[in-house]
Amino acid sequence: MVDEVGASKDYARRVGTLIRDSRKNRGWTQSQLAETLGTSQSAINRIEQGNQNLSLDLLTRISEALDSEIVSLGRSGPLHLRVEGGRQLSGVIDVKTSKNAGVGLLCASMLNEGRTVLRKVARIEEVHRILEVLNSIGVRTRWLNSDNDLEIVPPAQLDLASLDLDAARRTRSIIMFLAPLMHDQKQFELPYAGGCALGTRTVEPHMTALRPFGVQVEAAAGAYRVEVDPSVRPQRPIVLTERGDTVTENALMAAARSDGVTVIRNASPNYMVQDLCFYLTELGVRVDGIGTTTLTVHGVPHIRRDVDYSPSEDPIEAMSLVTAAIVTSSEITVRRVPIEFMEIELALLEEMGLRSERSPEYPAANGRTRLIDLTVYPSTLHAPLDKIHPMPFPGLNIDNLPFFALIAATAEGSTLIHDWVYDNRALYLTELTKLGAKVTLMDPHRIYVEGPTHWSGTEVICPPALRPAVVVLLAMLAAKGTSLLRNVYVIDRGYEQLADRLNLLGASIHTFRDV
Ligand SMILES: CC(=O)N[C@H]1[C@@H](OP(=O)(O)OP(=O)(O)OC[C@H]2O[C@@H](n3ccc(=O)[nH]c3=O)[C@H](O)[C@@H]2O)O[C@H](CO)[C@@H](O)[C@@H]1O
Ligand SMILES: C=C(OP(=O)(O)O)C(=O)O
Repeated sequence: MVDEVGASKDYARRVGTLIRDSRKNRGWTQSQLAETLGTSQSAINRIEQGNQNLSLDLLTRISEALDSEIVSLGRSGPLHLRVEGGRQLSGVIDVKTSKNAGVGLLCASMLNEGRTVLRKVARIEEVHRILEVLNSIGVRTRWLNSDNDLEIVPPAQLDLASLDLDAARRTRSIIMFLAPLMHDQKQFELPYAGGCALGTRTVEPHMTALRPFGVQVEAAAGAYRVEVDPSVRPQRPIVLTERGDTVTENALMAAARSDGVTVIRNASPNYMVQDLCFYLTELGVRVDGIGTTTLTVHGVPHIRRDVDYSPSEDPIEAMSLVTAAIVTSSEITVRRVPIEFMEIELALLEEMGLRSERSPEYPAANGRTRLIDLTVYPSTLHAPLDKIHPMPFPGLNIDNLPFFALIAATAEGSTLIHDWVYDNRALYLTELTKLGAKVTLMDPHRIYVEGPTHWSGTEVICPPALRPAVVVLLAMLAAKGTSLLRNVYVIDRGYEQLADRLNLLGASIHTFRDV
């Protein structure tokens, strides 16, 4: 442990020197760099002296501001977190825009020959990977300011031969390139989708949805080989075989540029799909039935518009922050909660005994999504009477289920959690036993959690799935003593500066890296 602390300090000093040197090379003062980053001169001074823990996100932003190679340090080895747990948190925290709308909209921006500006995009690894892929094929993207507004301008002709395969393979979202690309390419290849290791996630529903648009996909060694017959268009409503989110997005993006009216049935009405529908509306594509399971899309074969869209807040991040409050018995106000997508979660939490208060609703920047501020009070929770299971929206969100394992571990009594969706995700939740929870795996899809838990700090390697990894981190906040969470790329895939933001509420989380 002492070695790790020493190594972390040494690392911070070395990075600080690199930052100072590249700032001077640019001829900037500390104040100029501070202004670009929206921080203070004294913070830059501390960073350059090696007296400040740097999050990967801040390091990336400094690298971008200085246009220097410091960012390559971000790839030099896995990043870890050291958590001093057992502290109560307090204060106010804002929910950021969602990962899933962010990546979906980045893919959708390829439908538009004009310039798209997306406001307040979450600066997370998943978004960075998609940006790398977009840049590699010639799409120009630019962060406009420290508010994370992002400009996207596609080229006249995409250069698919240069597609960044490494970046593409690290995301699941690459599957959403299928529909935008099919409009202008008769033949192309995409690598197999990656993302969280959640067991088999079939892509067959995507093929079924796109076949009526003349898309044929053949799985070849490590890649999907796609052929498009542009003369084919749907003769009847597209019926999705699964109410999946990204499959609905692919069907929408296929219909958006297909001449005529397309009806999509068994569509997911989930938050990222709604954001996509609102964006398509801005592009001049009329979509009827937004928020329902039947979408009627009035396609526009060529789109060339300069548009500005603000994706809405992330219900999964909202749930994560509410869970942070619950597990640490803290009073926290979580602002900008997209209530339509958290209603069932909150109803269940109330049933379990959670005390909370809601502000009146107000609109998100997109003018459509309804937000509230939610204050969570320390509460004594008890297990729910029935099992907890997710459903496609409107149901308890599949990505919010893992947080209920942690909440159940703080509650009195036993809770059965049934994750019918993913083959591996329930298994990863048994990692909580390392911190003192009583979690029993009944079968690959069901766990029994017995609470309350006397948490104790320890060392855990991040499970290779975003939400279970965050659940372990949040348990570490509750556990007295020092915990180490290793290899947190998977968390940075979906959360922007999570550790720094929790620290602002009083948590003690430090980032370090093996050097
Ligand atoms: C980028 C993005 O937006 N990712 C989200 C999206 O992934 P994505 O849309 O890729 O999710 P999948 O299509 O893989 O669906 C998730 C799993 O649910 C199963 N399934 C889904 C719907 C259904 O009606 N029946 C069924 O069995 C699928 O077979 C799969 O195993 O949706 C998932 C489920 O909400 C979320 O976890 C992901 O965060
Ligand atoms: C499963 C998730 O994401 P992805 O679809 O990006 O793997 C998630 O967000 O929890």
